[in-house]
Amino acid sequence: MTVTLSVRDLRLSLTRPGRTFRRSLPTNILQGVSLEVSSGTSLGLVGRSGSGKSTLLRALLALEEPDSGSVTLQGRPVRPGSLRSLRWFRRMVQYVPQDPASSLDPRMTVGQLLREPLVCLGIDGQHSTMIREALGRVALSGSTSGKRPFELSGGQNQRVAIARALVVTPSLLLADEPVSGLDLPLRNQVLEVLQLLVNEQGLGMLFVSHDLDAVAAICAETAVLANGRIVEHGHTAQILDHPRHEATRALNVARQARGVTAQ
Ligand SMILES: Nc1ncnc2c1ncn2[C@@H]1O[C@H](COP(=O)(O)OP(=O)(O)OP(=O)(O)O)[C@@H](O)[C@H]1O
Repeated sequence: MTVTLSVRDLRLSLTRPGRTFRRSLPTNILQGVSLEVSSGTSLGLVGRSGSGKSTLLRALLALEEPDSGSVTLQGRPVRPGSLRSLRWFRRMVQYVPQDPASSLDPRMTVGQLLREPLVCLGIDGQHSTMIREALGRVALSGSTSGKRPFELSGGQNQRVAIARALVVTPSLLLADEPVSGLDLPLRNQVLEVLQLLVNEQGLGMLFVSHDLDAVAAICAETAVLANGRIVEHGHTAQILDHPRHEATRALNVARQARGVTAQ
């Protein structure tokens, strides 16, 4: 079954807490965003710092209430609410954070870290088997279960963070800059794992990044976000080779400065 997360004309404003007694006015952060991510496909979402990527992710994860527009999964509305009311959604859509160092509790073993979402989401079954399988999907051995994050490399910890998302067997992953803190060999290892998950294991992925090279490695399609709007959306190769919007060209300049040509 194909699982689809749809965003339609999403508008969201935020009010920064003011430093004075005067009330701050809300700022429009997302200004009519529409996109779709389905299982078995990967969509890159790129944009400069401040373009609204994290805010959009928070809205997709039902952590922010939009002013208008909709987020639906399989046609069912996704709205902020209690963990209980969102269980159905969290089982199907999981999040991979940018920085495993801050998302993985250093006091817990990898096994405990992976068991936690199974317990929180009330998933029955043989948890040890599920944990071993999830670690296998990111090319980590079962013995990793007994280790704590500080005993692992940055790349291994990022794979643990991905396994933690996978252990509940979701259909879609929302990944926020999942390789940005890694050096080149570790970055390539993690990108390879993500590529396999989409191409061979049928997962859907929204891959958020400001790094067009990382997006090109994973995503067939890319959307460019600028000032809270999708300003360009199409095949990744087309966007890399023939950027139409100034924001895309600016991202491409940084990429070309590294001497990389589009595939
Ligand atoms: N709580 C808030 N109140 C008001 N404005 C906010 C708030 N959080 C973020 N913003 C503003 O919203 C805009 C989008 O921020 P957001 O973090 O979503 O961008 P981003 O593309 O994820 O940036 P980065 O790549 O640096 O993480 C920015 O101008 C930011 O200053």
